[in-house]
Amino acid sequence: MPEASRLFAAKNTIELWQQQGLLRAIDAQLGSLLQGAGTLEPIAALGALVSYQVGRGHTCLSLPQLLRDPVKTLGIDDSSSEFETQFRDLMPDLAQLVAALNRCDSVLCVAGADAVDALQPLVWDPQRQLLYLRRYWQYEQRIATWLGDRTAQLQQAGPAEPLRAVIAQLIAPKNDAISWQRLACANAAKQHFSVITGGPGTGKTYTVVRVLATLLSFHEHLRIALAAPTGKAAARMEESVNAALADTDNPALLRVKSALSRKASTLHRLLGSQRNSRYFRHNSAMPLPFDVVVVDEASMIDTEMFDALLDAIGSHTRLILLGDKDQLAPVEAGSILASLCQGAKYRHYSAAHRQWLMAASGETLPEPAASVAPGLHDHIVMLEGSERFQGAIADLALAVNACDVDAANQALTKIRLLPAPSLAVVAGQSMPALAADPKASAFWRELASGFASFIALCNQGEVGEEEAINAWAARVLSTYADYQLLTALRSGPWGQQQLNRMMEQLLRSGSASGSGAWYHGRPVMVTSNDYSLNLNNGDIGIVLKHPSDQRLRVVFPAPVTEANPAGVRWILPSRLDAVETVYAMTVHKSQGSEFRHAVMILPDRDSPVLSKELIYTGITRAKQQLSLVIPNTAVWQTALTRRVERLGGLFVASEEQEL
Ligand SMILES: Nc1ncnc2c1ncn2[C@@H]1O[C@H](COP(=O)(O)OP(=O)(O)OP(=O)(O)O)[C@@H](O)[C@H]1O
Repeated sequence: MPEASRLFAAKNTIELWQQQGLLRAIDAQLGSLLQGAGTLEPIAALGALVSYQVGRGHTCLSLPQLLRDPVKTLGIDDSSSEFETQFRDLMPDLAQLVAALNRCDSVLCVAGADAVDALQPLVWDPQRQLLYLRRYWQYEQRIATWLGDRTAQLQQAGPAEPLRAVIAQLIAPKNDAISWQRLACANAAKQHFSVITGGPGTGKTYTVVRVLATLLSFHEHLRIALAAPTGKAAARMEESVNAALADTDNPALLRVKSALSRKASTLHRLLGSQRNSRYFRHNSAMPLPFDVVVVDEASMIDTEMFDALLDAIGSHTRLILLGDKDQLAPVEAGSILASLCQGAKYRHYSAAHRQWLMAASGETLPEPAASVAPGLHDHIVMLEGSERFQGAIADLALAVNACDVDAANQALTKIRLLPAPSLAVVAGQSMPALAADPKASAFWRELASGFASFIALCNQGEVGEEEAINAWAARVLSTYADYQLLTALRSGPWGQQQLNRMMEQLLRSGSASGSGAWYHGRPVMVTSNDYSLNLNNGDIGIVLKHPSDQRLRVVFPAPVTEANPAGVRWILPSRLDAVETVYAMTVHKSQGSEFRHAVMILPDRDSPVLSKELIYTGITRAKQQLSLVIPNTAVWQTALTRRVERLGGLFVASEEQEL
């Protein structure tokens, strides 16, 4: 086909890709809209593909990468080889595409942070050869501008010496090692934007509480907000902060205790979400009324939410992010924490900042191999050395994080591995099949046995006053959190749905009461936000026969107050539209939670979602005990070497950071 007419060929490719199940309806719709507005088919198809990539977590599409290897870039199943042919038939070469993008009315070509108010649906960044949906390009521009402003402010910090005395009272030095906690404390006290990253138990909460104590030594009064991306993560943040301040007689920490007048909230609630709108009540026109905003579990913040958060942080407010950069990226597009922290392990700070940090913390930082310019890396401190995890779980987490298959296999020898039965046995879906096969029966019963104390407590019930009933319900909720099955996938024989079905068949018979979907002892997870009931996606409740009238109600955790010392609330099942049974949950859903004993179950076949981030997140949900079900060791090994890579235009690591 002559090159010029190639641009006009393959009129129905977008529909074809939708029919083939590659594009989602929303991607194809954008492509069709672009085409309807007179956009050339290849550009309209690129629009559909950028939208598709956003659905996969990327904020943009690299054109050279796409043209070099479309199948890999789009993560398409190798078996559908037709796609590559269709793609190559449709797309001209890079130079022609770039020329067409430059001429297209639906595409804004930008060289930098100009034209944030653009109206074109697509944005082309010719320098980095990235194509964006306008919305995501605008988010990234605003985020980069906000962070750039904060980095410029870094130079204006006050003297270090007064801080040094305060920090020395709050965090003990480490024997023969650098106290990264002291450095993180100095860093966050110095500036208006900081990040404290580290694995589970490395002391992020311990440190941030001391950052607040340090700030309160210099400011008589501080308005402080604590928040996290989900309700569960906010509840856990609240618990950890309370634990970090419990039983203290340190006057600086006592000041923090009295300054924390608000409960930790979700980011949505903090920013003021509005019904049927993606915009929040707090924004640059009405910034959050706080001096310090601390956000935990920052690995779950996507690009859109980060933009909304920064927009609501006024120039006098300090923002401190806490999180584990190695955890799974958020469900929506972007991987803010991982991108912010990409050079964090090198601890390369610019010369003046390094000197200041050493003076304020009393610690000695290693000399960098080359001089480093001031930048985002000056805002970030990575903690290390878990204060909670020791032994096998810590060794395994470390090996998985490093994608070190040998070390991970070595650490596995110290972890409890549940023998996985054959697939045929696992796929059996009914109790008769289960009863007929002793091997299957043993496997499922072993998994179900972890719920024994929970079921026993549910069935024990409680007679008496409301206070005693509520205290029992609170014990049921906390006992539930002792044991959790985690799956990598949602469907399939080793997926969450199958496991829930099997657990339900086994455990429901043990507490036979109630009918239909609702029954005594059923753990449920809320699957979408319900503002009228004040329930968030991911909240977990337990269906119980209320001892006062034997009616089924669902008990959820609630803030502990004088009027509600047990911290529970009861909701009628009929008021809950979106819930699912949750003996097992996906690792994605488990982010922000921890369980005394976690059992992670991998599938027997490879899937693109199996990555070292997923495995790391799953195993670090276990507080004390971890069990693993690995039906196929090849799947385990492949997953360990697969990293989640998300393309975005923000904070691309500079060469010198990687030194
Ligand atoms: N410097 C320290 N000295 C004594 N105890 C510490 C120190 N740092 C942390 N700890 C203790 O280690 C435990 C874990 O700390 P913390 O909860 O702050 O970790 P985290 O990084 O916030 O964990 P997670 O990621 O699970 O939220 C806590 O019991 C805390 O009191």
